[in-house]
Amino acid sequence: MIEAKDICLKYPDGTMGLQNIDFKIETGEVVYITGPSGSGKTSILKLLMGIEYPTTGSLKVFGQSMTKDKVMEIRRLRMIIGPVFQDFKLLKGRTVIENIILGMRFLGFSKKQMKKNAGSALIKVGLEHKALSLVDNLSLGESQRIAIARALARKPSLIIADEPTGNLDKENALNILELLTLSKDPKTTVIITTHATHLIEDIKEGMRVQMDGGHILCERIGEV
Ligand SMILES: Nc1ncnc2c1ncn2[C@@H]1O[C@H](COP(=O)(O)OP(=O)(O)OP(=O)(O)O)[C@@H](O)[C@H]1O
Repeated sequence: MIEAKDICLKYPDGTMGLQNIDFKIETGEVVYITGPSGSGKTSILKLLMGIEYPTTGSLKVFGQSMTKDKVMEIRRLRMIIGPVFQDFKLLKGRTVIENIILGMRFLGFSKKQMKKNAGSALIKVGLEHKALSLVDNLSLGESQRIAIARALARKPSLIIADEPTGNLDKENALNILELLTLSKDPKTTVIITTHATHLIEDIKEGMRVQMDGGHILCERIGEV
């Protein structure tokens, strides 16, 4: 469902963000991308979201070729992606439930469906009791769980989480990884970047992707 063939990404200043990248990600798979700062993790996510395009090589996401001339198609593709940002991007001064519902605008859900999805996503992340709290008063771990609930409520085909464990202690970080992998729909593919290789040493299944200097090494663990 996501296939990269010999991709290179050269930024306008000449920096090679990615070099000769090949990978294939199946529907429902969980992919952990690790690697040092500057190794190319975010560059891969940018390509998957159509924020950057491969300079050479080809990338297909759900059958959609990710090329510059497909702007409208890629805009539509973004509607089935649930992003989770390291800095949460929650709207201050609004309640938890409002933030989740705002994340579902323009996706074609009825009001009733939005409320239903928001409620079940909150239950999944264990924060249904915070529905009416202002996001301003949440702890870091809670904010991250709400950011995940917002992504889950969209019923995305692909969740892209950029450093979702970045600001958290080990216990909270492991909880977040567990949430992203266990509370998802079986058909939802999840791609997570993390600096914290120790967090994913013991994973039982999924794909571990090691980035280094724009190069990639993939290792599949367990069955797809
Ligand atoms: N817009 C840009 N213009 C020029 N170079 C860039 C741009 N964005 C990223 N780079 C470079 O591309 C390389 C890969 O960057 P990328 O952001 O993908 O790394 P990363 O692994 O996500 O790093 P970090 O963990 O620090 O976020 C780095 O050398 C970076 O400096």
